[in-house]
Amino acid sequence: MIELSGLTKRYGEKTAVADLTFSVRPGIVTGFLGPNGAGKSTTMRMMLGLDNPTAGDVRIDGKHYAQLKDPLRYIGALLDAKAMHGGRSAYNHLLCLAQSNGIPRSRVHEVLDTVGLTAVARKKAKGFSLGMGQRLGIAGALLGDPQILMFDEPVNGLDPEGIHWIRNLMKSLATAGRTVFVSSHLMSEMALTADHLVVIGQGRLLADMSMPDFIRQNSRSYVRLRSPQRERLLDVLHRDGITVVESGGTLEVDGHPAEELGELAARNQLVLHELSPQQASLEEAFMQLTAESVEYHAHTDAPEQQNPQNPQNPQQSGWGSGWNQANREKGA
Ligand SMILES: Nc1ncnc2c1ncn2[C@@H]1O[C@H](COP(=O)(O)OP(=O)(O)OP(=O)(O)O)[C@@H](O)[C@H]1O
Repeated sequence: MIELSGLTKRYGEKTAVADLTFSVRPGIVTGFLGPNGAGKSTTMRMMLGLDNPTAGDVRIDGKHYAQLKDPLRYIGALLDAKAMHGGRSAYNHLLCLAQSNGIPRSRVHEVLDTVGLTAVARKKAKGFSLGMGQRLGIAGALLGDPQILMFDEPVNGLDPEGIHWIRNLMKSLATAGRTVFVSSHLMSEMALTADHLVVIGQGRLLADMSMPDFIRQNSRSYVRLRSPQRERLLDVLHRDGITVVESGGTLEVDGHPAEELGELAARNQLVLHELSPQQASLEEAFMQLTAESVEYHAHTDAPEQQNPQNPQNPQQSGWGSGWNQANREKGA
């Protein structure tokens, strides 16, 4: 368990992290999201005692990081895959970490095997690709067989096979009862991996809730209807006081379940060609929540994105497909 209480970090005038209070619980994967510059890395660095908070504190299983004896046995972290001595071999890099934390040499072989680097264990880390560096960083995090694991952008530079591997690794660590805290910019990846989300913007806590609750609270859900008897269907819906948004050839209804709308159509002997609940993707929910707190905006001449929250201006492209796909894969 990681507990943050009023955690704050200021750099001169700049407040990078502002009064963050939340807990990261064992047995689930907790995703850490925020736009660029939101304060994710600063928060993670303070969790690991690499930066001192201006105010507040972080406890790892009730203790400050500095109080942990052999910290790698409590908490393993991948923060920056390049943070290693490039002239050392992968094996020697891990051996140094192991020796400074009272971890047996045999464990080095085990973690090299786990991350798939046994064949290049004697090669110098400076010759490693970004993906290999990530794997070596993950090996370092796993070395002490800790109960708490923290990964900052772990899929950076990994190929699809590597992404699949790290996703399953994080899930299996959580299933085994460990605390897993992971940041990522890839929303689709987060949707497939995380059970719980902590979202920050400009250093402040914006959300701390389960993934389905996050999607529900921050995005629009509606039912899409298509009928060859469109005008009659509109009449029937209006007669029942149901508000309808007309969008191209389809009708969209908020706040009424698909079952109710299907039964209403059946009672009125109306043919439906489509009756489909739509739910926003994690990415859309995230954009919605953090729109106010994005620090760095790109300037573009492209037309503005349509607002998914505004029923007069519904967004069509792939709505819900990512999230629903994610849910299906999660359940699989
Ligand atoms: N050493 C520092 N001195 C001054 N400002 C800093 C320092 N480190 C971070 N900041 C500022 O604090 C804010 C938070 O930075 P941080 O790197 O924690 O954000 P982040 O969410 O990890 O961003 P990204 O997703 O881009 O990695 C940024 O505005 C950054 O410029």
